[in-house]
Amino acid sequence: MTVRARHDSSAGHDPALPATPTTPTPAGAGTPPTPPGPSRPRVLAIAGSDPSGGAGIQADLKSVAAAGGYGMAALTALTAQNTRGVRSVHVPPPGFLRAQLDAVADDVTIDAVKIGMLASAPVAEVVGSWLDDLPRGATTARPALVLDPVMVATSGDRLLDPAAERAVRDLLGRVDVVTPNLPELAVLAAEPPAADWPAALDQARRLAARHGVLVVAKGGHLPTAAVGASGAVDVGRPDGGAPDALVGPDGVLLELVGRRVPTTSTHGTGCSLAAGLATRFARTGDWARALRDTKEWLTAAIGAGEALRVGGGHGPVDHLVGLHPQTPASAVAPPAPVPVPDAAVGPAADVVDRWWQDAAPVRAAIDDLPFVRTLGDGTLDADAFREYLEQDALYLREYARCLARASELAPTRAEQAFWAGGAHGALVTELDLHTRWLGGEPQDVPESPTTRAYLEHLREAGGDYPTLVAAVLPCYWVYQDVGERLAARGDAGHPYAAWLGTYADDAFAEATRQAVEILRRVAAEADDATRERMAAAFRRACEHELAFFDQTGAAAGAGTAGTLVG
Ligand SMILES: Nc1ncnc2c1ncn2[C@@H]1O[C@H](COP(=O)(O)OP(=O)(O)O)[C@@H](O)[C@H]1O
Ligand SMILES: Cc1ncc(COP(=O)(O)O)c(N)n1
Repeated sequence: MTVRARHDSSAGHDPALPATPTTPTPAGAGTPPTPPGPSRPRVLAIAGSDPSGGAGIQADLKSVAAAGGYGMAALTALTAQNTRGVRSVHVPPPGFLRAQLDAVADDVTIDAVKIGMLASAPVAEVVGSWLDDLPRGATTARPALVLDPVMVATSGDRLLDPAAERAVRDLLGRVDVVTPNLPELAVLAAEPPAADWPAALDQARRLAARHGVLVVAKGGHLPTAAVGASGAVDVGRPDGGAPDALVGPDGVLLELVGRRVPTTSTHGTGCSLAAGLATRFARTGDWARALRDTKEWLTAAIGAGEALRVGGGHGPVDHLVGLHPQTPASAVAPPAPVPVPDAAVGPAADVVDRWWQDAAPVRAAIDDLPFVRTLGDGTLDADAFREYLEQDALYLREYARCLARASELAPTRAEQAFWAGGAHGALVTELDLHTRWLGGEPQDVPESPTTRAYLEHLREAGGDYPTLVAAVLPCYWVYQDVGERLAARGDAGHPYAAWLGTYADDAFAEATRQAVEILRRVAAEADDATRERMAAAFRRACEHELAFFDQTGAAAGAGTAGTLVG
């Protein structure tokens, strides 16, 4: 269906927190960037090269792309490294870095800058003076600036000359946000390393106050016992959590519990977080929201890292997680061992991929609908658009009940919470449709026969959990699939640009990924008869998606979907 503003997912999200606050830009950083920014921010990474592709500039570019930005890169240093360690580092003359930076800035409007490995004091100084020279003034928004103060690689190798630590500290007053891991936080604060998470938050606050900067404190390096001892994270979690926090001069602005993924695929996580944060901030103008969304994406990317099968040390994360959901696990070479019940291994595990592939003609037909084509090219009739939104609001209200029913039937607490979050997200989105797009309270619009038929299908499926999960899934999956292509069309000047921008929602992409994972688990554990019922419910719901997109005046005369749903 239509935009899902916030299907909350449990990963990286503290349900105890209030709604995302709009965080201020710190005082020490000059003219604040004008929020909200462009839908495809132009983001410059100033960092070192990692030829194995997991960290440095390579990670930054993938991370920027995954967050929907246009990535650019100025190289500070070349490393010879892989997932096991850094073999050597070559630092080109700092003047050449300045030439790269000037070449970009002279031509391109830069919406955000992410600074990573600086290697030496002269390199850090060049970056500092270039930042000082950036135009700023009442009419010139300067880019958002994020500094990842890279000092030591995940492998333990030094990436910053110790004599350069001071030069990196000198940059703190010039940027908006700094993202140190715990050892880096201690070096920047010129204090001993924090023993636990509360001490780290205190140290981050002192650093923020001293330099007028926002600090993202990262708990990736916390030993599990120290996490548990803090009381600030969910000590009941078997995984111990991977907390991060956004800290300002007056204290913690946002704390994210985070799920700790049991993996060695953490090469480049710091680079990826900072680049994703800069990109998402450039789009939304909200640091807290940008951090929350980046963390959700990164947790998923870390979880998918091992399946890439890159290297024998600390492997990379999968920055493009979710972009190729159709790729069967079996196509990525022998499947990596994963802790799932036996039933999920073998043909049963692939069954969901087959359902998705079987729905390919329906998905192609959706792309080809007059409504979707004209929405994409901007020629969609405004009345047809409104008609669609009205039906969508009616649909979402009832869809929320179906998700609540799935929550009621769910066999585990995690799945119960996931569907309850989905029900909440659907209602929030329904409200948003009225307040933002339909101009106020719901009018007395009747449910169309198409909407009614789809909802009846979902209600009928609500007799048992597996069938219901299969029936509600296409609303996530098909919408996410179509939405991704539509979001890419929404450049400035497009009459529906604001609407198309709503499709680029990382939180919804992550919720879809989790919903598909649940479907896989349920299908893998189902007996043959149940699995057949699931397949039929899934197929039918895909057809209803097609009919739903095709029901407005935009489709007049086209007569496509009605033939599929009877
Ligand atoms: N095993 C893990 N599971 C989930 N998130 C992790 C894990 N390891 C690191 N992270 C996250 O990756 C990001 C980078 O963390 P960290 O390892 O502390 O920094 P760095 O990569 O700069 O050393 C943080 O958001 C952190 O919470
Ligand atoms: C060129 C370069 N830059 C940064 C890192 C740090 O990586 P991590 O994000 O794992 O700390 C790295 N290993 N190489």
